[in-house]
Amino acid sequence: MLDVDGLRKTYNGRGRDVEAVRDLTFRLAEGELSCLVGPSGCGKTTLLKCVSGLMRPTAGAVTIDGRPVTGPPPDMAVVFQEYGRSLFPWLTVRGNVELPLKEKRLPKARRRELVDGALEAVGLAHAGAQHPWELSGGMQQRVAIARAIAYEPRVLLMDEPFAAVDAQTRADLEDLIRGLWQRFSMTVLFVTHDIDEAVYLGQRVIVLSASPTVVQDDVRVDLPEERDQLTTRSAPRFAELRAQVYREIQNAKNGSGGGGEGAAEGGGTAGTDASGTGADASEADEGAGGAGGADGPDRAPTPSGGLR
Ligand SMILES: Nc1ncnc2c1ncn2[C@@H]1O[C@H](COP(=O)(O)OP(=O)(O)OP(=O)(O)O)[C@@H](O)[C@H]1O
Repeated sequence: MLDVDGLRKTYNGRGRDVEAVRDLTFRLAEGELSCLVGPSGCGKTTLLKCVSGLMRPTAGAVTIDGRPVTGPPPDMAVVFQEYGRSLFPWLTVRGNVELPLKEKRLPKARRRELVDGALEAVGLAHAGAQHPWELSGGMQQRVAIARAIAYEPRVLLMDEPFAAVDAQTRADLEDLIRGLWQRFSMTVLFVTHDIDEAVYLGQRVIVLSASPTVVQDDVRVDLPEERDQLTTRSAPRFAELRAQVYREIQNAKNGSGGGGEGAAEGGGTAGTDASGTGADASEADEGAGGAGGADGPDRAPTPSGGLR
């Protein structure tokens, strides 16, 4: 469904080139939920910008269902970390969720149906008339998720969507995402700094090397598909998988060679933060849509997280 082939991105700055992504190749099957982790600054956001068609890669290609991505694909939605900057404060919750559907030129009755369905799916059926600033952070991120779901994407990209919410809310949102993924059969690429989150959510964890980036490891998460926060996280296999991912990230930071694509087995020390810095991926950008810098994106997202 999503094919990243030999992707390379070098930023051409003032008198200085930064090779952010050296050579990335991976594939997501239709309906797969994959998490992407890697050391801070390894190029996760750069990769997402290329995958979402917001930025042209220097070399290589991204295809969705066989179609090359040359601009924001119509069947893709993105959820960013900073819900505060991606929701319009002057629109109600309904207005925010409906906006990309208007841009899609859907008839009013269909828009209403999709907005109702999406708000119900994220547990905000009661909050349609409120404004984002009247809601908690977790609720605002639910609105952003509802907006993405209402758009009926085949591919959903999420760039550290839960980094700014508290631990309890984060756990609820993780379960929400797994539920929505199962219900709507989307292909999901979920970027996170949090190793536990990656293992808990994903069917697979793709570990990126330090910049210039390649795939360090590709770990199949062979945990049962029915997951819950208590049972899954206390399973011995969960501990093994998080240790394996942690070790690969340490290898990535130290520059020792990874396994490339293909999962390996293992156990060992565990950790939770891929960055080791608490750094925030979106800080590398200058806006929720990803912007600016020496080599800014070639296209803008819709204000919605739906991309056009
Ligand atoms: N617009 C830009 N111009 C020049 N260099 C850039 C630009 N954007 C990112 N970079 C560089 O590219 C590399 C990868 O950055 P990117 O933001 O993609 O990493 P990241 O993995 O998302 O970071 P983090 O984990 O800290 O959020 C870094 O070295 C960064 O400094």
